[in-house]
Amino acid sequence: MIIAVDGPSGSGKSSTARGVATRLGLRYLDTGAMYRAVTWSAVERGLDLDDTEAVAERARELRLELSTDPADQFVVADGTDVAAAIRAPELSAVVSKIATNLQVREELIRRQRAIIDAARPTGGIVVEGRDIATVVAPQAELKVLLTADQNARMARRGAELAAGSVTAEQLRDQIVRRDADDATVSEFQVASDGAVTIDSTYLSLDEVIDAISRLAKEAETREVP
Ligand SMILES: Nc1ncnc2c1ncn2[C@@H]1O[C@H](COP(=O)(O)OP(=O)(O)OP(=O)(O)O)[C@@H](O)[C@H]1O
Ligand SMILES: Nc1ccn([C@H]2C[C@H](O)[C@@H](COP(=O)(O)O)O2)c(=O)n1
Repeated sequence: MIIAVDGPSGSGKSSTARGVATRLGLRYLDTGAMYRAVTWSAVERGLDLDDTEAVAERARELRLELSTDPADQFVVADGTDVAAAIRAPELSAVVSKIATNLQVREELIRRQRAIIDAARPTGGIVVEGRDIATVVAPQAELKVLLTADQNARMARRGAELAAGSVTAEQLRDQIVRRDADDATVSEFQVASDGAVTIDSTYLSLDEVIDAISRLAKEAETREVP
């Protein structure tokens, strides 16, 4: 089974997808971490992030090891553990430049599909991002568009980051400006054909995991005659 979870920034995709994968014994893929790892590498090499060719070349050359075990997540880029570095606010501020580079997308989508194929024999995978249901895995048995209103998403991100480490302006940039930029290359603001929308504004994380797990069981029953 492939479960696709798409949605805007801070809607809870990573926490929910990881929780569902743990609950159902599936693998878990955080595709945003891949865009972040390419960004980290481009910055580390001092590349001009607007130089689309140079950044795309970096994406193609990058050795990226990404765990799909929901209980043991790691991201290793060219031998360096970048799990913490890719979450830094300075990196979040520029990641959309890389995520809107169409050549980078082509390379990462190719890698994401290979990871999904490799997970098939293990029972399946929960994949989260912006374009999973529409581009990466339109064949997914369950497609979820996870939303939450903008204020809730900003409050969640603010609570997650160390108190006082980001200004209100940086928080808005991480959520509102980033979504606007990312939406120029992916459709994650309205549900694609066959996708179920879950608005998590007033739901706890456990309630969202319960809802998606229930939908997955129903989808599985439909698949097996
Ligand atoms: N239903 C929920 N209720 C309250 N808090 C939540 C809920 N779901 C997730 N959170 C919290 O909101 C924050 C953002 O969640 P998460 O990182 O999973 O979002 P995301 O959609 O993956 O964000 P991004 O796309 O920016 O990486 C986390 O601190 C998480 O614990
Ligand atoms: N399938 C995806 C996954 C992520 N992105 C973009 C969106 C963000 O700007 C960046 C990092 O994602 P996050 O870790 O915040 O979920 O990558 C995308 O375009 N497509």
